[in-house]
Amino acid sequence: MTDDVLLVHGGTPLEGEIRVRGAKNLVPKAMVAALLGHEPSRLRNVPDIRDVKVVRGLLQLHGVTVRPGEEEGELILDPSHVESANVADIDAHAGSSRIPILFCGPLLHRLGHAFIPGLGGCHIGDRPVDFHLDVLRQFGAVVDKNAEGLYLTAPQRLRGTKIALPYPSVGATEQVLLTAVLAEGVTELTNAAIEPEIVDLICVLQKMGAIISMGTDRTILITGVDRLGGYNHRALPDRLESASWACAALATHGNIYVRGARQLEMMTFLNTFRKVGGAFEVDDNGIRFWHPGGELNAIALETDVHPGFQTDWQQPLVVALTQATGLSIVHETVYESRLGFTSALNQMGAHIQLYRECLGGTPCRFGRRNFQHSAVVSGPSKLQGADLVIPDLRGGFSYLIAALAAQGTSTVHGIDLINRGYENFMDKLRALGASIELPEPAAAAAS
Ligand SMILES: CC(=O)N[C@H]1[C@@H](OP(=O)(O)OP(=O)(O)OC[C@H]2O[C@@H](n3ccc(=O)[nH]c3=O)[C@H](O)[C@@H]2O)O[C@H](CO)[C@@H](O)[C@@H]1O
Ligand SMILES: C=C(OP(=O)(O)O)C(=O)O
Repeated sequence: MTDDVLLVHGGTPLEGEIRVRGAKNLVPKAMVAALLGHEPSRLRNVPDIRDVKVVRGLLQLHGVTVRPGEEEGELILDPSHVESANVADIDAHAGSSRIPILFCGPLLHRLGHAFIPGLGGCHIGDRPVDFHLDVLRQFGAVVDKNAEGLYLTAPQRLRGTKIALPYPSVGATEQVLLTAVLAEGVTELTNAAIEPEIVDLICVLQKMGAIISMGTDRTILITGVDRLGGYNHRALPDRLESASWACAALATHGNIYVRGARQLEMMTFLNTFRKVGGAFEVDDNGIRFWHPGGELNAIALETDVHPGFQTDWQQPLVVALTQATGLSIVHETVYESRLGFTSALNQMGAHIQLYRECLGGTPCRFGRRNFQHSAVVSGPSKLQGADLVIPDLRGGFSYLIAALAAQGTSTVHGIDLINRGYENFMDKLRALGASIELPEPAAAAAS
């Protein structure tokens, strides 16, 4: 499909300013939370990305009115008339994102039943939903699975329970929060994920009237209430997009001011960025990232749950590591198949070798299980333009970075996938001086 292709002429440092808005991993979930309330909610700093459109569509199918507010990037969500949606209409959203699984608890509370289509999201591992379903059963839901999706019912009001997650899953933690807030009695969740987007979701729910306390050592206690109102919330900034632009600055020898980026949620990334040799400066409105000249340093890196190094930062950083001097080691411990994107980087001239062993200090769930989840990156490498097919969201943005850092022209296929999580990425690239063009037929269609 020509209209899904971008030509990238590499070799120019990215320089200038771009803005990031609300986090992809919070905004759609805050939109789902609005379904729990009996009053309208107001969500600000909403980015124009596909995951937001998907959730908007699903909410509207369930009778929630969603309209723009007065501010740019503001949505007003009114759940006064929640209703059952036609299964065929919901099914049209199958495969679009992972967020639909989070409709379970809110729909069970509002309607007593829920139909959830097949999930999408990045193909970076098996990504089962067993924790989600176990949790929902513990609350008292009845779950039926078939080829079309999941059908859930709540014969009685869902009841609070004690839940210990086998792994601090972000989605399963959110599932518990969105279900427990209106369940009868108390829910105690141990081994919870505590990513900043989860804390922001807790803030949203607290504004609606929920009672949630975060204990030490990954424990969250939720006291169910009978009714929730609306919220007025400004979404936290996207730390994943911010880090992607930081890596783009480093890999292209550039200098990018990311307006909206915030230090607090990026501390772990910033430490790593500095160890690699990147420079940054934080001010009240954003963070400037740049390559200070000289050589970049090889590092040993392990992805982990928060406050560790976020897995979604890994792929863009690996591109920057191809430009570092020496051997870097990357151990991916969150997703078993998140290093497959490196084979295309090797075609461009990078030297990245994958291993099945846990090359980091900590043995992870994927060791001795035949997953190539560790990488040794040997640099610096001169990258050359190539024909690239985007495999997943962060892998896709990483290919753009590699193509921009390379000599010559790359043809990047499947760029539409990037719209799932990066707002107006082509306009931003152009604003930073990137030389990109849509091939002829697509350029004509876009004008
Ligand atoms: C929309 C969104 O917020 N996506 C983020 C979310 O994904 P998501 O919520 O899907 O990720 P999880 O934290 O749930 O997944 C972490 C690990 O737990 C496993 N697991 C998860 C659930 C389950 O029922 N069974 C199971 O085995 C997964 O396969 C994976 O190995 O957190 C990830 C980890 O920070 C990020 O990379 C994603 O960007
Ligand atoms: C893995 C990601 O997202 P999702 O869970 O939506 O697939 C991501 O944002 O990198």
